[in-house]
Amino acid sequence: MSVLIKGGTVVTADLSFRADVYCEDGRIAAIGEDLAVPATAEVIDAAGQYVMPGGIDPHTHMQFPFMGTVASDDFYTGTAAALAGGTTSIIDFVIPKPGQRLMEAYEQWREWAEKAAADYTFHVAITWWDDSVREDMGTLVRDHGVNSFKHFMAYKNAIMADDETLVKSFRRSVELGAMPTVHAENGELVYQLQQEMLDKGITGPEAHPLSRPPLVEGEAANRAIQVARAMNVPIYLVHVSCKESLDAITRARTSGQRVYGEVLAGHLTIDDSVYRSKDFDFAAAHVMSPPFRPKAHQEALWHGLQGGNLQTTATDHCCFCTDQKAAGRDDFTKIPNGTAGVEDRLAILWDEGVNKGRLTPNEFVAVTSTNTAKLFNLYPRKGSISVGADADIVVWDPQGSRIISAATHHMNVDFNIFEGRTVTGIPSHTLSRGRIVWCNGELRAERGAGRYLHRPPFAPVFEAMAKQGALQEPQPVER
Ligand SMILES: NC(=O)NCCC(=O)O
Ligand SMILES: [Zn+2]
Ligand SMILES: [Zn+2]
Repeated sequence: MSVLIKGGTVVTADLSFRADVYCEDGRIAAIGEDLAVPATAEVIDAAGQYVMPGGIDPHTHMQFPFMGTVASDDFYTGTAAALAGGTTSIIDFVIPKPGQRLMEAYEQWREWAEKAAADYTFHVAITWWDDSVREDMGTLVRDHGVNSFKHFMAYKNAIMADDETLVKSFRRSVELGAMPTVHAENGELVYQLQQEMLDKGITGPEAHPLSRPPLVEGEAANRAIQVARAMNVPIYLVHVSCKESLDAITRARTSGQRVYGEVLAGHLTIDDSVYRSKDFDFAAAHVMSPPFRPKAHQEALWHGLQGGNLQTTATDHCCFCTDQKAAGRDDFTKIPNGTAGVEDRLAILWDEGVNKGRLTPNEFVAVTSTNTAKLFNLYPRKGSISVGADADIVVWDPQGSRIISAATHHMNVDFNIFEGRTVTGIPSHTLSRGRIVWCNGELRAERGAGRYLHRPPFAPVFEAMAKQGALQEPQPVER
């Protein structure tokens, strides 16, 4: 199978240039003009379009067993929908139950993911601690190409990591050269504020944001950053949703600390008015954590992205249908947390970002693909248009448009948080390792075609931090 993408403008995180791209055996084989290619090559006319690295979503939860139910997109339907939207790789999460061996959970998620239609890999969550966790972290890095470990600081009495677990896991991450990542919300504060809401008789979805205000996230973000500083380890904060946590990141980065932040397409474009809808199903459909915030936070998040204090965009794709969300009809704390977005991220970010002048096309590529590839050591195999890279490519039609709707989307969920938005700028073609899987509205996703991606530790950052650490090594006073 070989494909020639002809007449387009290649857009990478660094530059844009007119060139044809020839793909063969799943890789990019040649980039240039007047390429000599076999007559059998399939040709995509990309005139007037951009040829960009396929999107990488660093934050999804396909078929995640969570809050008494299971997310409705599985690894096939969710990755197929991703391909329809121009995202060609996902980083999902292995989330062991407290007390469950990490390796057992990892094997379970690997089995679930075998049906994926696009390439995938995993962050592994540290939801408890003992010597076996420490041992399994080593096995995962050494033998299974895991280079990032997730810590939920929220979800008390479930998967919450307390400070002791954070410190021990961050210290182990340094030894292994793995990136710690955090969901930064103070789980104790959330729990107490949830009880307060219920005691006041406020049981609807409107209580969700009231029980996890921005300060709850800002405190945890700052605490995680300080623990990382004390442990001399880089840190990546997922779904940064508010100014308070962005400010903590900005302060740390200004002091030279290696702190990285992710922002969701939803948090950039949706505000907390959704929770005050009188329609329970509509309000409950938007229950995710951290919650959507007052509008003022959106501009701060866009500034964070534009200013380089937020590096990646994601979706936290974790979808539950209306009947699943109804579990919390009488008690908002029982509404499964999560929303969908894996199919819409690129179009939303292009329409709100590039079309409104917040992002250049090159910056769009950086924040939807290349930065994630670099942070989690998938680059340049992923996140680049370069000879030898996987032929994960999206041919982007900047003039094309569509109306986002649950009625037409490919995600396996009956609600869309971007419902009714008209977006201009859509993928005309998506290639996954050289196979045309999305072609002018026709989805050709193949169950099981996705491959697990091994990610070695990102040595340069850890070597540099080890040198810094050595220079600051405390010394005993000889008396
Ligand atoms: N985000 C959310 O509400 N659900 C998925 C789990 C998580 O990322 O916290
Ligand atoms: Zn989270
Ligand atoms: Zn998540």
